Amino acid sequence: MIKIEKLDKYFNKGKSNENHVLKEVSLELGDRGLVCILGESGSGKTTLLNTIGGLDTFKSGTVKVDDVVLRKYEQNKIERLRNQKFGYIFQNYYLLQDYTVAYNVKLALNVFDLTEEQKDERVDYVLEALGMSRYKKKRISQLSGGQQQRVSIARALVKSPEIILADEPTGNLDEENTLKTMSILKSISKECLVILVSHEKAIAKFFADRIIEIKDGEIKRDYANDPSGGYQKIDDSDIYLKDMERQRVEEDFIDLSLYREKFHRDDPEGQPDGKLHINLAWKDGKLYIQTEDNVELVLTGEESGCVMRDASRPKLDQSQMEEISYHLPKLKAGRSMGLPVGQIWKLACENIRMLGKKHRFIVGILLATSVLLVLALADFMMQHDINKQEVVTQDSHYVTVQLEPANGDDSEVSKAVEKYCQETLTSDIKYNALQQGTLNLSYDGFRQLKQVNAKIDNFSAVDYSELKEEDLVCGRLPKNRKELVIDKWLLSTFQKSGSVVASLYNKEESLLGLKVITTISNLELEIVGVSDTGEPSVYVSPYVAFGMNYGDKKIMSDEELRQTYPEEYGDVKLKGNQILVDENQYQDYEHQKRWQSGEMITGQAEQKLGLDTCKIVGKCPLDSGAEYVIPKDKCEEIRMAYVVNAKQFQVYTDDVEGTIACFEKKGKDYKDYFKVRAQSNAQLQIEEYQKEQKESGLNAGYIVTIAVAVLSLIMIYFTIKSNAMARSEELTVYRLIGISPGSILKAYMLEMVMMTAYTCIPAILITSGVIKFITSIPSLEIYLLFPWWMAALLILAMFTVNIIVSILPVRKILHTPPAQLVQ
Ligand SMILES: Nc1ncnc2c1ncn2[C@@H]1O[C@H](COP(=O)(O)OP(=O)(O)OP(=O)(O)O)[C@@H](O)[C@H]1O
Repeated sequence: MIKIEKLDKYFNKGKSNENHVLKEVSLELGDRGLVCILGESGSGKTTLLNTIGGLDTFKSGTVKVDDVVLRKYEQNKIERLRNQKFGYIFQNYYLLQDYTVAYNVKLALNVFDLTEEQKDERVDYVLEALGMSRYKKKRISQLSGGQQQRVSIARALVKSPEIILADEPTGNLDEENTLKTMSILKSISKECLVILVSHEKAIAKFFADRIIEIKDGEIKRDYANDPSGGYQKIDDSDIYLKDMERQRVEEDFIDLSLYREKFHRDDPEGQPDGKLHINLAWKDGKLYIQTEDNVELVLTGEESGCVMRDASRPKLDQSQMEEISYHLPKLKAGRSMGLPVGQIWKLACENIRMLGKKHRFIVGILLATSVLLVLALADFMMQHDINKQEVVTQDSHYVTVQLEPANGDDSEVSKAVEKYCQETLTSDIKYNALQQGTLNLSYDGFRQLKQVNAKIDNFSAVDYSELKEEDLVCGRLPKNRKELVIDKWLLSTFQKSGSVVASLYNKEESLLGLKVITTISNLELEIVGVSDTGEPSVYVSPYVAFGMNYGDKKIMSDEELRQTYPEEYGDVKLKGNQILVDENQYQDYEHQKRWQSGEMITGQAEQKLGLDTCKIVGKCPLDSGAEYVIPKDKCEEIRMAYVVNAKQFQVYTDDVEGTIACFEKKGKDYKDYFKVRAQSNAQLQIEEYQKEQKESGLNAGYIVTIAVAVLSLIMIYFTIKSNAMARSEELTVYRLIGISPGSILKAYMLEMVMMTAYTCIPAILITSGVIKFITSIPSLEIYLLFPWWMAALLILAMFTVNIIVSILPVRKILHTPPAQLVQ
């Protein structure tokens, strides 16, 4: 039972166009029967129906449905009522046009705890009762208006509601279909309460059990109706003479009867104005009729579809009306108004399936934007993220210290430099001369390539004692000065050099055992291992590293000699100016007798090595690669002398920043003599590269990336938004049949998640795979960078954006009272 008390409803309350639509309406409605709310257009009929049916808000008053009292628009309560008690029928049907009849009807059962079979049974039953069984699998768009209205009645009936609210259900139907639909509603009203809004008085009079007349938002009359008066069809175009006024003119030669419609109290304007002027002439057996210009002449008969009958217009009575009978058990709505997960999944799948061409369009846009975004980001990353292998040629552990002399006395400066070096380059500091070397790698596997050399350059030479076993990818650590380990970094730069020889050494293992020759000191070294330290370095004996840029002298410390030849030279210890020379030199010494009392002026060695005289006390093996073996402390002296002379050196350190600060700080004590410039060359190379990139069009790339990203997002936004908006009718339908907003939102989100999953994920992964592949072919010279973490981030971003964009417009619709959606 429905009880309405003092219901007040405004539109645009407080605004200049305020409209007080319902004015303290009070009403009681029973459990059964057909109640018709009659009234002129704008009188407030629909508003009254909507507020009763929980489709609209109201200002004050109460609506009580059985024991549920509504005082305002309480969404949860109303949704429960909508599910449990109400069924809606609208003038515009509100059916899902692209779906089948059965799907539309079954949708209303989704919120109930029924098995699929039980749902199908109910759908079949109700369609059978309404004579729609054979259209079950047809799409709504293939049905006539009358048939669509039957489907909408079936959808309302299938959950056996207690109250059916019908707003002008016959508004779009012809008279025949109006009568059929109304007779169905009449039959239904024997089982439940049907509240009908109509402006067709005749229809109301013929079918309603009770008529409530409403005017300007107030109930004017409320009375029980007697439908026994019958119904006169208006679509019947025949002329019934007995229902018309007759005027007869009887003369000698003519008996003329003029019939005209009786004056209609409800429609005074329908009467023709003034007199009708007709001239009739009978001549040669023919009747000639002359009338005023604006009067149409119709000859009655079968051809014109209008027959003149000497009778009254027949009236239909209730017995001639179609009657349906239906008895469906009442349903109990589940505890929650939401759809179960399975149903949400089904709804989302079905939504996607029914998107049709739109689906292809959305998929196309999502694919295109994903590919575009990957390309734009890869380009951006390439410009932003430094490919260290292209840029850095120095080990990042090295700090380069340059002492820039101030103006002044050179010898003073030199003394100060020497002092500074002695103070800073203590025995715990690993330092070196500045490194610049080239390794020549020659390959003699094929005769044709015998003379072809490949160069490995742009590297730092690092003392092999810095290398640990775990740094090795293959091979072993160097054991002596004739062995070296090369970092795989250099292998890849070597590969990129495009040399024919390089292409033969494409695996780390392939380098093992190869001989490389240092270009400056022409020393032959064997690659015994490949490391992965992430540095552009080769790991060699400290004096090999030192010798690399030390002119053409190959020096070795006695310590190295002992390590390299433990058996033959294990106990050789040199002191003072004692040296060993290689076998060739030693023979010269023997043959030329240039030596006196075992002493010689070392010639070049004196100049280059800074030694005055040295005493040759023996020979070292030729395969040691050394020309001179000198005491270890002499080596250090030479090294120190060298860096003092060069006024620059490199320090190997794990704490680059600290070392820079330390050398600079100490340099402040010598600021009158020189300025200390300490820096990490590796860092400097990166900074210079970044600066260069910035200057050479990074901004342009940046703008292009942002433009593509923004364009892609706009494309996605408008596509998804317009899709959601275009489906507002679908949303309205879901709301009207009582699916909770939460479930609708979840289904829409799931739909978007699924579409994103099968478009964006493969598009992003495939494009990034293709980028990886094409950038690995150096000859293509395509420079793009798209790491996998970026792909994962982009996928995540696409999901987030798509979900947000798709649910925003839907959320708005879901929070609007349904009455505002169905207008
Ligand atoms: N959303 C709205 N915003 C503002 N005014 C509205 C709104 N809906 C209806 N109205 C106004 O409220 C009044 C009653 O409208 P309602 O639709 O209830 O009338 P009705 O009797 O059903 O008319 P009709 O038979 O033409 O549908 C009308 O003056 C109408 O213009």
